[in-house]
Amino acid sequence: MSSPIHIYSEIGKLKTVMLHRPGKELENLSPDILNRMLIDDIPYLKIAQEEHDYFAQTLKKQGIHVVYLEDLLAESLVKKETRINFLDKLLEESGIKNNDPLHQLLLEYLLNMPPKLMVKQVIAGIKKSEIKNVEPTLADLAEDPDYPFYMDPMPNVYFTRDQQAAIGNGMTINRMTFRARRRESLFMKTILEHHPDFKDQDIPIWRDRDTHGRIEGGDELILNNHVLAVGISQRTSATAISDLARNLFGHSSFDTILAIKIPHSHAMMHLDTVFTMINYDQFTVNPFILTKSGKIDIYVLQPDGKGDVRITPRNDLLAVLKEYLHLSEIDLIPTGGADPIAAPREQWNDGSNTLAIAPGEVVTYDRNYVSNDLLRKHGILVHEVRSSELSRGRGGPRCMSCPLVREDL
Ligand SMILES: NC(=O)NCCC[C@H](N)C(=O)O
Repeated sequence: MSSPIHIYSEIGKLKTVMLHRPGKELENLSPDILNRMLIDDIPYLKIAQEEHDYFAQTLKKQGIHVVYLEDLLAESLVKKETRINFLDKLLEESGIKNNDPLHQLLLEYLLNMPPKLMVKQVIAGIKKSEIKNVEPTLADLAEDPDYPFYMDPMPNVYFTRDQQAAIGNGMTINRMTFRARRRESLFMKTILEHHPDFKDQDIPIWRDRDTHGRIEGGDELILNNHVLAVGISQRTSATAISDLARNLFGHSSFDTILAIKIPHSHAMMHLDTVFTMINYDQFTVNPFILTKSGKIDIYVLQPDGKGDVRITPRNDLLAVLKEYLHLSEIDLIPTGGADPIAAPREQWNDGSNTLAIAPGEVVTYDRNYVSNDLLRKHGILVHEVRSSELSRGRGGPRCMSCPLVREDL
């Protein structure tokens, strides 16, 4: 069987993509936990699911094989022993230690469910009201009697771009920045170790989830089979990028990382919220991350020939892209046409967050009509998807998709 992971570009024809259809986790949001959950508003689940199905359908119509994270995970948890190990770890990471009587109660509650239901339940979270006969702890009595959950929901799982990312024939299983998302990468780790399509395929893990430093897939862009762009951002630390470079160089075809420093903010949490590749020589960019003369801090990482990494600071985005991608011209298409109002408005709703499904062919949110019109004027084929509810999670089509296989260019 050919490798289930094959990603050597950002734009090669997309063959297989992994999504998560949002579920009850979105209904387990309430205003007082929104901020901590990294979500800006509560999506209306029914419509969010319809929009997500439309997104999946749009991809399928283009011949793309859509797989669901929740299905792959359930198929990895067929053996009871694997389920127990998975749940032990997940409960532990949810703050419910092995020696806490609640651990055993929740374990039994979840083990009684068929795997698919169990997976949906752990993503949705477990409310205190669902579990009977629990002796209240001192914390329940004295500190936070009104807190509704034993296990917090994971409302960001539908952003499957971030918990893991495919690079070449391997993956990064990511150590996420905020506690609200940390548990999510246990899912792909479990799939790689136990799913029949993945477990015997020798898939390299370029960085694992327990490694020092933080990285998220929204910051990982595969510009070609030698060059990555990685955001130094709110979510990805320089330490993690150096570590990734050491693991990739000499062990893969990749020999250059353009580490691009972007503002640390919620609106621009990852590089792919401000910059994406959509054709051999075309990119979307939020114009306000660049200075008036087009500058931004970039650090070029390459092997130093002595087993370590050489770092070259640069700051001219166009010049760097031309040089490392061997192109004579580059078309940087500004989000919202660089208009002082439309650009930040559409960036906020992920107008830069395009998912390329082939060179010059992208999926975008319908609401970003200024950016979409401009993309078409630049010759890009745009498939628009509905976005009223999905966009409230603050991520767009690239964030909502984890490509597993692309055709080589
Ligand atoms: N790649 C992306 O930009 N993903 C969007 C993630 C949004 C999610 N609410 C988060 O804050 O992590």
